[in-house]
Amino acid sequence: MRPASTLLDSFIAHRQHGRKALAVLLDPDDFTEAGLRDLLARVAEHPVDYFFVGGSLVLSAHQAALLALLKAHSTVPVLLFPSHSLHLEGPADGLLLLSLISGRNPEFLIGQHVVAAPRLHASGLELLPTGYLLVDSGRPTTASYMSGTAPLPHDKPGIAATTALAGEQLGLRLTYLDAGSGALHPVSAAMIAAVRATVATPLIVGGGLNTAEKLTAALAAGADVVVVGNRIAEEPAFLAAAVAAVRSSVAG
Ligand SMILES: CC(C)=CCC/C(C)=C/CC/C(C)=C/CC/C(C)=C/COP(=O)(O)OP(=O)(O)O
Ligand SMILES: O=P(O)(O)OC[C@@H](O)CO
Ligand SMILES: [Mg+2]
Repeated sequence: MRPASTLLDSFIAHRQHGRKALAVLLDPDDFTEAGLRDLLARVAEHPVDYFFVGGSLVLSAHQAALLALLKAHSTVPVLLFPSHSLHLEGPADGLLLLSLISGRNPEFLIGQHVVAAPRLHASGLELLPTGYLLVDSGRPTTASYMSGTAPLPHDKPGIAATTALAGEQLGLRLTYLDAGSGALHPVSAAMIAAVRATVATPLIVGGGLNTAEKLTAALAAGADVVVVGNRIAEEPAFLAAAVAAVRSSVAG
């Protein structure tokens, strides 16, 4: 039976009520267990809305241990953010089922999904079908290199909006605009606004959002959920500023 309230419902509520949200991306390659315990203590003081867990490569072997730690010490919903069907180990609450619709590589449009489908079906994870758009950010990112796809041009909001619309028409429930980990330039306000004006899905934006000002600008342009990875991994104290920026942003 479908639960009364799902993770997807929580994303839709952000969109509908203008309640902006912060997701912290935990790349298993960037966190030790001690580092994660430190971050969890900070999150207790400065609550966040979601943890996304994943990386483009995942060289370390402790993803499952980090997830167990998260589930043991926090009630923040945990979503797997897999770059490959190899990276599905839990425990978690849900999974961003990405289809890389900015690219034309069938492996990341449907191939990985076919391989993963039986395991995902058996996992009990809530699956959130997500139109995933990589956007050019001034330098090649691991995600575009590893997926063998060209990112969307930074200065073409119309292509992003049309791509997101096609994803929505195909039934994808979330839209994720990602400039990629460590992007030099985040997704532009013009592109966020164009996508926001075109699709009704909740809109997640990430990549290179490493200052409070950039977070505020992405939210003001229409992001419902902003994602911070590197800056918090490098400087956990930034969490407080990120949470403050998101909590002080209201829907325009
Ligand atoms: C169906 C399943 C199981 C997976 C879908 C796989 C797809 C379509 C992935 C999209 C392409 C891709 C490579 C996405 C990367 C997503 C991700 C985990 C980004 C976070 O990692 P970063 O922090 O950007 O990367 P680094 O490893 O460079 O730090
Ligand atoms: O690490 P950063 O640059 O914050 O990017 C986060 C995320 O959106 C990348 O997938
Ligand atoms: Mg990373």
